[in-house]
Amino acid sequence: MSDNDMELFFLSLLLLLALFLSLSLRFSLRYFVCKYKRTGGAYLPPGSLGWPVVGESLEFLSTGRNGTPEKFFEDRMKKYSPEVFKTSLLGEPAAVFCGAGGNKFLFSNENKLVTSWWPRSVEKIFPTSLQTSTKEEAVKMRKLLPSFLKPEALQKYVGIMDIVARRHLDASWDGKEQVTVFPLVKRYTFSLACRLFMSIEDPDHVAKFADPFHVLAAGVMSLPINLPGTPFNRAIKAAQLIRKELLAIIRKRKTDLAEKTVSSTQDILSHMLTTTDESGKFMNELDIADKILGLLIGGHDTASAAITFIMKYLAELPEIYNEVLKEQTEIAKSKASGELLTWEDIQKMKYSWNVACEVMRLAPPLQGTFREALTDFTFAGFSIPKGWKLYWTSNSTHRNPKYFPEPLKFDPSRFEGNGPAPYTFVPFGGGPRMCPGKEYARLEILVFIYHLVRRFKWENALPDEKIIVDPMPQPAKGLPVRLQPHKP
Ligand code: HEM
Repeated sequence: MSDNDMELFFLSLLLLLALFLSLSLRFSLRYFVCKYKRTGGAYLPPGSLGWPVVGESLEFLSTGRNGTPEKFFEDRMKKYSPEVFKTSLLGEPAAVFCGAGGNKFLFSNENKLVTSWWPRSVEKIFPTSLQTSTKEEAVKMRKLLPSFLKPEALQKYVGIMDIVARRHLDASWDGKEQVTVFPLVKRYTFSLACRLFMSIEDPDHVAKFADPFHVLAAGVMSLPINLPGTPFNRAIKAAQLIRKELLAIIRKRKTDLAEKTVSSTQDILSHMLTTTDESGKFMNELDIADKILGLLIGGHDTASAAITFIMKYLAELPEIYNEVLKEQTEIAKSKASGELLTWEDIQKMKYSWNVACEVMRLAPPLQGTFREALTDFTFAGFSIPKGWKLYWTSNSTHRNPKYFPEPLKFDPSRFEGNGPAPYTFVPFGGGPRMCPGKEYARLEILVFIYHLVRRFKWENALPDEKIIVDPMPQPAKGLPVRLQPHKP
């Protein structure tokens, strides 16, 4: 090694040491403040902030990757407090609100004591979109969404969903002995979203979008390390690619609208382009591209995770499968051959929806989301400082025997009558920020089940397949199943 090399080596070492010390000092100061700060005579919630910089993110992510995301929360609820504990996740000190009381508190104090917050990884990937982090943005988005996603608007989409589901099953499932469920179902929900959000039907065009979406989904909740090859870095690049493609579609649609070759109500894209806010301003193209991007992400990965786990449980529980089949066969019998499903048919699918809910209780597609404290306040006797990140999670209630006796037992009857106690079953969140796509998701799931169970029974090809939650739950090998078509 030459002298110059040696000098460079020691200089780099010194720099690294300085960087480590400054990060540790910063973290230690924050740790000290977080541990001992008191507001209004109350102590901060009990808990641990974990390691410098990474906090407890690695435990949080690894319990998910081992398929047991609830363990991270259950362990800490037992050790510290069943109501709230502090931790440090994805680079931020955070308080995790637990139980029905914690959910109720966060959901009913939106824009009073708390507001929505997304990790830096999400903010970087979606500069203005789905997270709708400011009050104004949220209002803007929410004004547009209901007109597209409200039950009256959705009624006219049931027939389209039916056609898309049939075509998908004809093309990718019929005649196959074995299929891998998760990627196929993603294709169904994604094609449906492309059709209903942007009227895109051409399979090649849909496929052009699909690949970067998988990369994007994989990096959304990763550590925000923007270095070549990291999931975060790949997700940023994928989002840029999709945004470029969306901008091209938006510009083409603007021309079509101006030439009156398409209707202003045919899908959400036309709706966004022709709707103004209270001050009469149209949304700009980039904003629309990011909004559509957010909808496509929110609208297809979650529902495909739900359908995949419905198929997993139905394969394992033949008596539940038989009940679902019975309900769907009754509905089919009341219709002429080939007649499309209607809104009224969907309302009859009560048992099937209870099954879907029980699946989402045990395998919630989204584990929870963050809020930020707008001001100092106390919860359950503990002090929460302004600016702290707050996390609610379905993992603190969905498998809690206090709310769901024998929590591991698959029992769709939990959803009969009034169903679970308020704020205990929260796969779609709650309060003003509750998922606006809940009804859309219910339709796309039920339409798919209707066609699926009437065509096939199936068995899991890998009965002990590992489950990974990263950030959505998914079977490690995508759930290969052997199809057994019903006899005609
Ligand atoms: C089974 C399927 C789905 C599940 C489990 C689900 C779950 C959730 C959850 C937990 C949230 C966060 C709520 C909160 O922070 O309190 C959310 C937000 C959101 N979801 Fe869904 N979702 C699903 C399907 C959909 C669909 C189909 C769409 C679009 C058509 C959609 C669009 C959105 C949007 C735009 C937001 C952000 C709302 C905001 O920031 O105010 N979701 N979803």
